[in-house]
Amino acid sequence: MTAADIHPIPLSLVDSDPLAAAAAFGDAFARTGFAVVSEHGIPDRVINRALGATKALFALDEGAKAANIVPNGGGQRGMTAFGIETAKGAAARDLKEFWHVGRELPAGHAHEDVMPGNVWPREWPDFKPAVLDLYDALEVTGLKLLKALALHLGLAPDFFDDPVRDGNSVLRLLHYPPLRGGEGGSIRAGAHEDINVITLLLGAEEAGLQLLDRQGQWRDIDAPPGSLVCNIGDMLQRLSGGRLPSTSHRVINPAPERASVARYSTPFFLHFRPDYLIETMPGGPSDWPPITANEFLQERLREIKLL
Ligand SMILES: O=C(O)CCC(=O)C(=O)O
Ligand SMILES: [Fe+2]
Repeated sequence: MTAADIHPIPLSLVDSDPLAAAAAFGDAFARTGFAVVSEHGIPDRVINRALGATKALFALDEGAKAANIVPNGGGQRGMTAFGIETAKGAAARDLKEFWHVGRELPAGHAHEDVMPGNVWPREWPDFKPAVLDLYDALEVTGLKLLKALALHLGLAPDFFDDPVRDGNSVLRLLHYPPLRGGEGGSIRAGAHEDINVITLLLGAEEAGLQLLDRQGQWRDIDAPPGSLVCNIGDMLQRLSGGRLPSTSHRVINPAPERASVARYSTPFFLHFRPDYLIETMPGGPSDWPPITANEFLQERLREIKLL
């Protein structure tokens, strides 16, 4: 298996040379749908604290975990049990469990009806501040990357500031347990495209993440320790008229010598605000009519069996 041709790009380039950043990220995303970001500026302390909280959460016994599952949470908040999520069109379920954290909205906020409140595990008081700090840090990072992408698309650098303000972004704390045998046709995460605007992923240094290249070959994504893997989601693909493609990716099962090792990763799904109207830029496919971010999301959540 050859690795995808992706070279780390320092995020600091957005400040030091915005046009060079737009060219570098634009090229990586246009070619592969993915970029590896170095010098992302999120302190190790913030990442390690959230990772510690994640590991402690998934080490809880099954009874305590089950008590934290919110019925009808739409898969949007709190725990989603092992073996629920199924990639669109796939028969086999994914080998993962995860915890979703959304934006903390002030009481009475206009988006309250479609952005449910967070739930927190009772057993781990440090969990909430740890993951909210990471949520905030990833949001700052994502906004910076969106400046470069706006420039790449010929838009004003602050174009995305309004569409993502109070956006429905979700932080997913993911746990792929060690393989136990009997997985059947299941892999850790079946091939899928992300629904949202952009995804920022921490933890991809543990092998397994692959993208589908333009020739239809699966390629490993080599992420140096400490880097952030970013990819374009369907919402930005739609807005950009396909210039920034949303690319299929998956997480394959480990080689036998790593089968007993759990994998933890943390994607931050950066979303528009729910009432933002996604309109395809001129030149894009004509069968992509305007649609609000929330309508688009609900349609897609039903497809992956999270609703
Ligand atoms: O765990 C990973 O490396 C990727 C996860 C992913 O693609 C997702 O949750 O959408
Ligand atoms: Fe994904």
